[in-house]
Amino acid sequence: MPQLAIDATCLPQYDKLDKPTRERLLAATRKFRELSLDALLAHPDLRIRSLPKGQDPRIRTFRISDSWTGVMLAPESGETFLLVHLLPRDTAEDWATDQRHDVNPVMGTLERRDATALGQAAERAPAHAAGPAARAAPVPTGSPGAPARAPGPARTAPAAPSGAGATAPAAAPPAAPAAPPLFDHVSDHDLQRLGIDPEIRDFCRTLTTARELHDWAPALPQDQFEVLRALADGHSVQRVRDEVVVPRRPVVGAVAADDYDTAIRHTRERVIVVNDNQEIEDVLAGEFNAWRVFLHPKQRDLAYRPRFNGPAKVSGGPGTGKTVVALHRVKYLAEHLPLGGRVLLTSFTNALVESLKRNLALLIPPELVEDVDVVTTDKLALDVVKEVHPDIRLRTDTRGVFANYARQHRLPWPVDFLFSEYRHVITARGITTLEGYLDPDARAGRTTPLNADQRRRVWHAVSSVRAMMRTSRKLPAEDLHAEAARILSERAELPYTNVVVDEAQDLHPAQWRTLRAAVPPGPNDLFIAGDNRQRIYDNTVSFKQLGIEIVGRSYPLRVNYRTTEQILTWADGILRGQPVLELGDSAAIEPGGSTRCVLSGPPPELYGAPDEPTELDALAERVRGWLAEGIEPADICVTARTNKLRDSVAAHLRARALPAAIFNPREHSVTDTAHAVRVTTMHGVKGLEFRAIAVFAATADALPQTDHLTDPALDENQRRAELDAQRSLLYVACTRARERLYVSWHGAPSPFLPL
Ligand SMILES: Nc1ncnc2c1ncn2[C@@H]1O[C@H](COP(=O)(O)OP(=O)(O)OP(=O)(O)O)[C@@H](O)[C@H]1O
Repeated sequence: MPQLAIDATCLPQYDKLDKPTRERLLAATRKFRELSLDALLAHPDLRIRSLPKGQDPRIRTFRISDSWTGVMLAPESGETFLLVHLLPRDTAEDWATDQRHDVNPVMGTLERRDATALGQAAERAPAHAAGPAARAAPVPTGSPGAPARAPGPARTAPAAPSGAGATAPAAAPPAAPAAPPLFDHVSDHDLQRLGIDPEIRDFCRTLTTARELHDWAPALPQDQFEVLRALADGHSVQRVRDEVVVPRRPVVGAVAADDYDTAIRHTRERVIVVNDNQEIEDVLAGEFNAWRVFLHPKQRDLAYRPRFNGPAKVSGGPGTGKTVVALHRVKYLAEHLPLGGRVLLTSFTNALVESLKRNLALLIPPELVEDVDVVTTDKLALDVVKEVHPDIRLRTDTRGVFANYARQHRLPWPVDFLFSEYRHVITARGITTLEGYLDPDARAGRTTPLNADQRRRVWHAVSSVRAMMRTSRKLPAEDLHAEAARILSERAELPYTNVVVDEAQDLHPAQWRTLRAAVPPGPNDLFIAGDNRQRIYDNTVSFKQLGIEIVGRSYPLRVNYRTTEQILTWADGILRGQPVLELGDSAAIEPGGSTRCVLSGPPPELYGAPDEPTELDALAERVRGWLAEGIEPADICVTARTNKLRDSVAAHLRARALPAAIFNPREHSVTDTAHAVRVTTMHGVKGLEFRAIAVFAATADALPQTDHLTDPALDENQRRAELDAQRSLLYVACTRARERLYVSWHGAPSPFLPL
């Protein structure tokens, strides 16, 4: 029975079809699964045709309706049809005639190229074959900057990448003598090792700028374009091999040049093989979640790698798919659990855990879900401690209790100092004795020196507060974790086979100790996903000191799937000039700009209002405008720094007859009606995404909030960490936007804004 596969690049075209045409397409695609090959080819309605002058003898067109045509790759070997494109009838044949599919000789993926355009380019520049010495660069005409591989009715011949009816390409202008060939530094041998075939090798020798390469993207084989793009970005041959080529290579053996069937199944980044009629409908209608199926080869390699020899870390900017990789890793681990094994998937807040639970249920069947605990790290610690001390509870008012104690005992420091020593020195560094606290290195990095007497005084005070908390059977998270780690370290059998941590940047060292203690050290023990740019709590962590040895197993992701380039570039400005360190490490993080965005759109809108009522009015108009554009209310989120501001924004929008509801991230629910614009705090949007985000009141006195900042005279480093966390909070809020970002303030703007 024939199989159907769908090239994901044709999916946006589905949105352009009217309802009857969609139904006809669905009926047609079902036939590809249901009829025998002979019956299909002879089917009177489908009118499957080969193209007399086609570059690719396997390409066929079929009739969807009087105005729409489907293009597909028909099997020669094997039985898999690949739906390649949906086009208006009058342009389909031209487009299909120009295209050719090949199996990449190194990566084994199925790639498509505009063979006509590349052939014409070769004729214009016969010197290509001469290798690096060739200088005649063909320059495609037509609008530059057409999105790479953008599906659409336009012919993608580079002679006119985005205009139908292109004629012969313009004659190549003489190349400027100053511009050296773009790939002069890469030998033919290296290009070949990277999967560049002879035609593309000769072609790329003619290019002199990255811009030219990008303009040609729609005509180039997709994976070879990725290789060339990475080389043009300045990456070494070895790095391109490791990051682009190796993850795409088939795990077992090579794919033969004529084995299209295997190549189609192997091209998992672009192609989905559909298994039943419902799946066809879901895929075409966009009802399925792309992340469940399409992983970037780098993501797939990390998620499905059989063995990491110890803890592994996946980092990367916002929207690079770290959570997606973590979820797929859980899938892999759950599928390969030994008898009686369990996987822990954990994160910092209840809201994040709820969202992980929901998404995991979409990815793995219920029988596997049963082998996975999805809980916050605090809940894990509480459960471990409760097994021994059933009456213990988690305390959430720790800061206040320490402050009261400091006041009552008239300690000679600001009231928050005691808590800060407890949280950022004693429990963060795992100090358990007065002697340890008196060690000269115990407080390294703290800017307020404490002599031995002062340390004794602090230690005594902290011990008294802790004793009171123990008596009340209500422990703060830091002490709860210390107890959990101790209990686990004495157990012969640990609760987990593997631990996967998402949004790892916000965990306190005491929480890491629990996680470390919950899984036996060894292969695949800890899989950690996080991004220090998004650290919104002032915890600093050194994995090495915590016994989590990552060296050599740290992997950055560099493709952003969520946010448009315009929004991310602007948001990166919030962190510009701020040294951000790698998660759990002391190395500086890659600067903003090393991430590539898949999406493009309008720049963020910024508005500085004279006063708050004017800012509220403008916000209401902005939201109204988005709704008028057709953005669903639930795809819009307004975020503000505090609960009070959030409530006032929601009330104001409602007073303006706009549907607005307070969003509760913990329950992932909204007040009143689901059909409403979400209004929440900046902390509340962490881990989420929306088509449109409005950041309200990014004013100097709200961002940063100074109420709880450490006095710089007391500890400059601590204060800087607290400010960085608030800066990151703004960064996180802005990078939740997929397509639209609006940021407003009144009076003086926040100093964090890149204005
Ligand atoms: N390979 C992929 N193909 C298509 N979409 C993807 C892919 N990987 C991730 N996405 C989508 O990109 C968005 C961001 O992914 P995800 O939340 O995993 O990123 P993240 O790195 O964890 O983000 P953040 O750190 O900002 O919370 C999601 O909508 C996800 O579905």
